[in-house]
Amino acid sequence: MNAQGGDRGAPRRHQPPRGPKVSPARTVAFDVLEAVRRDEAYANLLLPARIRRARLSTADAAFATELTYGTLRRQGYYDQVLAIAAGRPAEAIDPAVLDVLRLGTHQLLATRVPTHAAVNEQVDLVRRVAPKAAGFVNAVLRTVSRTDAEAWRALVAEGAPNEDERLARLESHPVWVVRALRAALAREGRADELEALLQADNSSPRVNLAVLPGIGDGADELGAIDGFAPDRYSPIGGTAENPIAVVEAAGGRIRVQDEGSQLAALALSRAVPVRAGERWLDLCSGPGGKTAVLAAEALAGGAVLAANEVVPARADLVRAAIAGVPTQVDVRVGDGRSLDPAAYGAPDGFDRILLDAPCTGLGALRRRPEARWRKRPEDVAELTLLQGQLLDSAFAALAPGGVLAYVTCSPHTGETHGTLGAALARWGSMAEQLDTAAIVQDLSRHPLDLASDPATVQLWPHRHGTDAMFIALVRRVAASADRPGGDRTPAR
Ligand SMILES: C[S@@+](CC[C@H](N)C(=O)[O-])C[C@H]1O[C@@H](n2cnc3c(N)ncnc32)[C@H](O)[C@@H]1O
Repeated sequence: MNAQGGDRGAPRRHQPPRGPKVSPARTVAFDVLEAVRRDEAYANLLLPARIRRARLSTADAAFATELTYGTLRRQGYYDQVLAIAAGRPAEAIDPAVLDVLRLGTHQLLATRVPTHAAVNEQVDLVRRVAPKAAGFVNAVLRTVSRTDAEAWRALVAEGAPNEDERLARLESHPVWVVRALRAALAREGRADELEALLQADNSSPRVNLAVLPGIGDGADELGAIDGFAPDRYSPIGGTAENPIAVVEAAGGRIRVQDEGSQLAALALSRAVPVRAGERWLDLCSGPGGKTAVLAAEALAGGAVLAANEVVPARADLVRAAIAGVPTQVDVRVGDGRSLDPAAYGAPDGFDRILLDAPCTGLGALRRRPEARWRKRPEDVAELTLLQGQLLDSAFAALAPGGVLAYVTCSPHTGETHGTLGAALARWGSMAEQLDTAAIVQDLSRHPLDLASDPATVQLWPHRHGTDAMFIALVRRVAASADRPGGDRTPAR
């Protein structure tokens, strides 16, 4: 399973540890940290299952979530604190003991848990997983507790060789990610927003809802939802007092979805008026969040949607995601790089294609707490190659006049402007960039504060409260006979 896949959240066989009793929330949090470290589990998939299995109360579930997510996000910072407190680098500490120390440090520096409870519970916890380290954990956590949170920040920042390193330490990001985010903001002349962006990555996103357009009962249905508040930007989005209950009761018509993802899907479906009978394709569709929006939009406009996904289990998720939309969507498993439009009944090509490309996900770090520590700079080169191939395949599958939306949930300029710019150079006069900014502004409820380049839209967690989605709309202007072939020679 690749990094985009979803099966790492599956619970593995669990041996209940022996030793003193530790609060169930801390046990669940430790268990998830261990699975993330040892089995490369995804915390956002595993944690809910572990909470259910431990039958945690609502309060304990919230505490376990705070402990797990907070510790994973801030682990880079806590490792700096622990290196000072323990007098040795974090890498020199036994990994299970380090997890216990990170959890304890989070409680001491970022929660209102009383010091004695944080220290004693973590010492009890380590007695169950590495009994010989109990004295060490006790001593290190007591050292951490003797200095307050602000003073620790000053100590950690001390001696940072440059500003990016300082921010990387304090805001708990790998320094290469800080540099990439700085470069992306600098391209907009907004490098001064970097710290705010890094801080936004460290806070939990709100649970946001998408009300699939045209298939609910409209205003009446929304009016009946407790505490429903429309999103600031997405015309189909909002929040509710108890969003999960709302989703469970809505039979697929209301789904959890980031506001930026909604804007990305709507940018394609509302780029130009829909003609009945149009053929649409979602090329890399798993797990299907945007497919659901496109399916509802296609239904409303009389278009026919198809979806493709390379991972079979994720294609199943797409089928589940669109279950609430009363329309037929041909969901197929295949590599988007070798696409045959005729197989989807669109021999003349598609009128609209969404390429929501596999990417580093650097725009969704707040959502996947451990992701920043797993990504590597070399992932960017591998992914930009794949993105370029998928872009060529999508562009070749467009009907003349058809529109392609290239979307990433990464603001890394290599994956956004770099990949797109190289593709535009290959396509030459066959491609025309649309005024993506004007299209997104037009469909938004309120004006978005966007950078000046009108051909693309970059959303930001700190500025818009969305994931950092990149959206670029491109129209194919050449006759179908001129489609770019396998040699990818630039068309002139
Ligand atoms: C960013 S995700 C798409 C998210 C989706 N649009 C949504 O809103 O739920 C990218 C997807 O592309 C899939 N993928 C990766 N390589 C692919 C390929 N060569 N062909 C088709 N799909 C691919 C991944 O498995 C992943 O499900």
